[in-house]
Amino acid sequence: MKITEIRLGMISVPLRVPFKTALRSVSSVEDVIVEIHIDTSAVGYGEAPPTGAITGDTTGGIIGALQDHIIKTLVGRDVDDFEDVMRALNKCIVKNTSAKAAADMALWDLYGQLYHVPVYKLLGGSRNKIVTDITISVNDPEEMARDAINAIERGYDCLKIKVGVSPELDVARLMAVRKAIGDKACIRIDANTAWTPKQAVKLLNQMQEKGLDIEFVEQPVKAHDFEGLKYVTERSYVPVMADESVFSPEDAVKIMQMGAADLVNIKLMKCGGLYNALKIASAAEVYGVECMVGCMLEAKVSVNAAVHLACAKQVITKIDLDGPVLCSEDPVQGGAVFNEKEITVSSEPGLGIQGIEGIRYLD
Ligand SMILES: C[C@H](N)C(=O)N[C@@H](CCC(=O)O)C(=O)O
Ligand SMILES: [Mg+2]
Repeated sequence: MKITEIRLGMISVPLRVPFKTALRSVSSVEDVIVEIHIDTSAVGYGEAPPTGAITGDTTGGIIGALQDHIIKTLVGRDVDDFEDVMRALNKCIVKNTSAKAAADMALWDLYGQLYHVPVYKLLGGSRNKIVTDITISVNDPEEMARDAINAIERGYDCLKIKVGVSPELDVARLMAVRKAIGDKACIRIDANTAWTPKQAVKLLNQMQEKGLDIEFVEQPVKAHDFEGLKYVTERSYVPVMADESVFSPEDAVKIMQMGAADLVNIKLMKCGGLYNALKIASAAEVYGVECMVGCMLEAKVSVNAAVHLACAKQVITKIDLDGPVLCSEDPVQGGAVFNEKEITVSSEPGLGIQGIEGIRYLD
């Protein structure tokens, strides 16, 4: 089970419509693919999106971290020494969580294949189906209302509404969406760090007073502003979820100890993969904090790994794994089946990915 070779490549997948948040706008997924080969014929697959605005990771940075640190650390190791391999991966370079996540999921994929068990089962999971929300990009209120109706027509019953670009429009955006969809869907919102703490409390309480019925708000304030997040959590009627503030298990514990948020969004690309995501989930169990599993704008390879995590852990009560359904095509064979909001995890050993079309290899 020795790692013989790690190949890198790129995939491009166009989106159905441009994805717009308070932090960035993009129209396609351009991700790095990692293939870990071992001395049997098995291959483990991983994916890393360059979400510089959130993680600081760029395409060049992800490739550099893999080529100069991660590949050198992993080649020659035995996947069966799993804990050693994971510790080495996490120690070989600081930060660079997207590159680490891509390698981590490829290793879990191989480990599951070695023991002939799907990863979610390896983690003790029992549910094989989950239901995702879908994201509505931030635009003018009328366009967002139209997008919300389209999402309902596609069968979604939970919408994640992006806000925070021209915050003076945010209440109008939510009013337009709620008016358009009535009570056909739950609404959660994501400000992607755009508001000040005082602005957040004012806007959220206005939304509450207007009866907009917001399930929770993700990351109202700057990522580093834990005190500001706590300020909002203590004063807002709408529950607060930490997203950009929580990368590592250490961040999660700090947020939970401070009571700075009601909920935490776990993303593989922020924490460096399943190994660290499991630590955040365990901390959340200890502190009694429910979690969401989210994704960046990613294709199915990496979102599929997050599906295994979500199916494994009961502390994960909310799902935002809409990357693949925002894409206009799916180049990935195998893995979870995405039937709009319904996601069924693969019962194949490992992560269940069989192959990826159109990889442009870098070697
Ligand atoms: C795609 C997902 N629904 C989402 O909104 N994820 C992030 C932003 C991802 C990105 O910019 O690529 C989030 O902030 O929750
Ligand atoms: Mg978010």
